[in-house]
Amino acid sequence: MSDPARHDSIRAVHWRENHLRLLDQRLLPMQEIFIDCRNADDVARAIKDLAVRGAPAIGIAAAWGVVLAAQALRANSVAIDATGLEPVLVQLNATRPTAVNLAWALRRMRAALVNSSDPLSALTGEAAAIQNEDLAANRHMGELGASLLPQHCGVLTHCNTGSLATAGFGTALGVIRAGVAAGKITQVYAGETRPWQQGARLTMWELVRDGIPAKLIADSAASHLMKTGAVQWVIVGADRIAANGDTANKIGTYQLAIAARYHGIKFMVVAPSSTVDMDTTDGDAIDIELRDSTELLHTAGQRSVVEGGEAWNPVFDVTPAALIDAIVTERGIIHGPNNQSMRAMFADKNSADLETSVAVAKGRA
Ligand SMILES: CSC[C@H]1O[C@H](OP(=O)(O)O)[C@H](O)[C@@H]1O
Repeated sequence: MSDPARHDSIRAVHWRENHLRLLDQRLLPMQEIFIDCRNADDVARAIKDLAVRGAPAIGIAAAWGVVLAAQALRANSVAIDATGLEPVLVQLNATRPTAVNLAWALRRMRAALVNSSDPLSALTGEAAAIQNEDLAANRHMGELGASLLPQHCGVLTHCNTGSLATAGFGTALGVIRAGVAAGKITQVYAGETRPWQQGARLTMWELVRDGIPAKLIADSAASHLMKTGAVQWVIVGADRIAANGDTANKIGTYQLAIAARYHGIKFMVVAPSSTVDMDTTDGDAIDIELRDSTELLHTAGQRSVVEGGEAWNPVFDVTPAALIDAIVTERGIIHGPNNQSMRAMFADKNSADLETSVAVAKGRA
């Protein structure tokens, strides 16, 4: 067995005192280029354009975007308060609708302002705490999730849930790192994850860098792979887990869950508690991001569909709780998620500040 922390070298989000350095995930794996965000507009653009992506990572980036906005207020001798920062909170929250980690992080940043004698320090400390807590949660979830795996198992994962999508180590990919280190996982299969290719471009890059045996499969090969008996667990991340355990994740997750249940394969969702949204009753209430159809009509930057051809490009779907065998968060494992088991573990998680939630939600209006 090896130390899972050994597989923990990649960091996509770097705070640099007066700017935020991001590994530009649009260019991986062929180019490892960083972009520097020097204001909240730069951060908002990076999130919207997927230079940084992944539910926890966009929450962390947005938190540092608020710090950059506060630094700008300080430089212009403007008071750093909720009123001054509200436009930035709304702007950052409007960048992507599905991952609740974004609104959760912005709510925490606004709450950090309350009764603070040094708001800039409070905001900087809160953003750092959000990032550090995520890394610790991922390492703990890695161990929890790996404890569910049998010896010598094959696993299938979807999209990218690794160090690139988080503060480091990863959620579902963190369980895979820990499972490999524990000698339990003998083969990883990664779905390419069309149209943005997070699996092909990002997950394969992370796994190969870590020396973890991984095979890329076409999204359409998943059911056929399951039929061969090579996979015992499907392990995925999440962007929003509703109060009844319904889970929004990258498009294609729902059909993996259906196929897994048909083939008697276990289905695990791995996400920090910042992804749990007890204010959303069930999966039907989750806002599914529709992205530009050009992402589907083009391949590697070249149009691959006849002119005049149109596309529908939802980039998330919802897996019903009934198809999920285990939800792993840093608080523990929920076997067979439902309203009752979710409430037992997350009763405290609701909009801490309704006014903030309304204000931050306005960003989607
Ligand atoms: C731990 S990342 C969670 C989630 O985010 C990804 O979406 P995107 O690449 O569009 O930001 C994907 O759904 C991952 O499972």
